[in-house]
Amino acid sequence: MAAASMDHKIAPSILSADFARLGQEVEEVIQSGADLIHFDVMDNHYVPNLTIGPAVCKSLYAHMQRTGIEAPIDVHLMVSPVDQLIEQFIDAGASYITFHPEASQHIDRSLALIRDGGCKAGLVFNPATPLSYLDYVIDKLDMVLIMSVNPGFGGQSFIPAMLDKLRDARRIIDQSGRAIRLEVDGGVKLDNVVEIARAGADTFVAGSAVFSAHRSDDPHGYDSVIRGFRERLADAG
Ligand SMILES: O=C(CO)[C@H](O)[C@H](O)COP(=O)(O)O
Ligand SMILES: [Fe+2]
Repeated sequence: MAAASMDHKIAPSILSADFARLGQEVEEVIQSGADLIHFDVMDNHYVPNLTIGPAVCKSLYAHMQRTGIEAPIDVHLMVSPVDQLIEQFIDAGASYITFHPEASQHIDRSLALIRDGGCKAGLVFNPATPLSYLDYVIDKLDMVLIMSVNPGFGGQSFIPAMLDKLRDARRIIDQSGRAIRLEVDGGVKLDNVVEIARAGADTFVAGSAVFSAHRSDDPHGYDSVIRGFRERLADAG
């Protein structure tokens, strides 16, 4: 089933960007038509990798303000515990903050912290995490993020069983009657985005698929790949 909204959004994951020129990378992907900046935070504890934190988010947000780049920063927390970092990312300019329910001792409280801080809140589901975590908090969500790889690294392959999980999540969201985005993260490429959209996703994180374009010979790398996503998503309906 296609997403009811048809309002597809593309969220390049800066995990695969060139961190030495992060501001420029973000500028280029947004100018090329991306909608959100997906910001992966890993702590070498909840996941076996270490990336970037609130200080980088704050600098990036300030750079975006200065240079007139308008795009929400979509912070994906792969950290445990979560609450202290939630507060820091609210202060650092995040628009969306999502976290893994297993990483929070008090899921409802963590969601309230995000929303009270003026950000949009989301829960992230690892491939084997049940959607039943949605049962009593769906009215507090702006986003559901389905991981289609195990979290921790970019460049992994999409796990096909996540298509059924996306269909289940789409059904739950539609039944809730709320405007909740259904984001998918991991292994999203030009050649699988149509079936992923048809399974119900409306927000597509793409790291290696987008940022590998700057290492290719194509001088319009980001334009080409983001246009490619848009064309395929238009076909998906
Ligand atoms: O959260 C993540 C990994 O934990 C990343 O957002 C994700 O892997 C994106 O990278 P790619 O599109 O290359 O799979
Ligand atoms: Fe992510």
